[in-house]
Amino acid sequence: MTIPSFVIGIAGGTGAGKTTVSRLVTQNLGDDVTRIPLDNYYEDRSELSFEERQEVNYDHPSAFEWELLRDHLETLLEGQPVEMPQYDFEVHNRKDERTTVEPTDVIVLEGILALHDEAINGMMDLRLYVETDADVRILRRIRRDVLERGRDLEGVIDQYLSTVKPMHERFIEPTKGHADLIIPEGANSVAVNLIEEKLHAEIEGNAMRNWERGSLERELAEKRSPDLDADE
Ligand SMILES: Nc1ncnc2c1ncn2[C@@H]1O[C@H](COP(=O)(O)OP(=O)(O)O)[C@@H](O)[C@H]1O
Ligand SMILES: O=c1ccn([C@@H]2O[C@H](COP(=O)(O)O)[C@@H](O)[C@H]2O)c(=O)[nH]1
Repeated sequence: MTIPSFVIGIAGGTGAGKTTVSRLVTQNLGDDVTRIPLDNYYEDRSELSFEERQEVNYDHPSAFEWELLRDHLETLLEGQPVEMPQYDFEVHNRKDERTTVEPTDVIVLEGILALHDEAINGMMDLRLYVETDADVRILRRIRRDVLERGRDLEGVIDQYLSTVKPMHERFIEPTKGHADLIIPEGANSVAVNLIEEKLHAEIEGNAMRNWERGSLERELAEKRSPDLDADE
């Protein structure tokens, strides 16, 4: 059983480069790391029509199911697997299927409000905030939302001005105050290499701890077995 030893949070505005940073710092770490996109914990909106879902404010903290996320992180930290929801941006709703996530040495939580919740911040060992200028972020978002999330230009602009920008200023930007490190301009290679090295060292250290725990458990079992034999 793997008990995760290192939880890292990566927050920042839309288009800042959170997903890119999280992908780059974990891509060489194989199965020892689990990436949890906060987006998967958007509330289920199946009771609403597509038109109603288009009107939801997805940048307000109330858009997320925090209780479920806390519960899943706690379960993983106890060494147990969870059934993580999946999200479909094109229809603004959760998918029907879930993915089984096994506990791994390192857990990376990534999303606009990854540093918002006090209890979740308390579970993290390293809190990062990716900071990128607003003009760069909106340009990236237009391109991504049109090409990958089924939106049109007018829709992206309306949503940006009505909710994305004001919520960024009110809720997301202030979480920078909870960060241990601020990464400028997203995926800068110096920051990415340093974080990757740190995660690598954590994984090696945790493998050793898990091995020691395993051999201690084997030793105790061996000491107990003569008594068990005697009882039979
Ligand atoms: N440093 C960068 N330079 C150029 N493009 C980038 C950079 N970082 C991210 N992007 C691009 O910007 C878009 C948004 O990046 P992403 O990592 O998804 O941001 P976020 O997860 O913060 O919304 C993606 O299309 C990505 O390829
Ligand atoms: O149904 C939805 C859910 C979210 N959004 C927008 O997505 C971004 C968060 O994703 P990033 O990858 O960090 O950009 C958020 O700003 C929401 O506005 C959405 O449009 N529809």
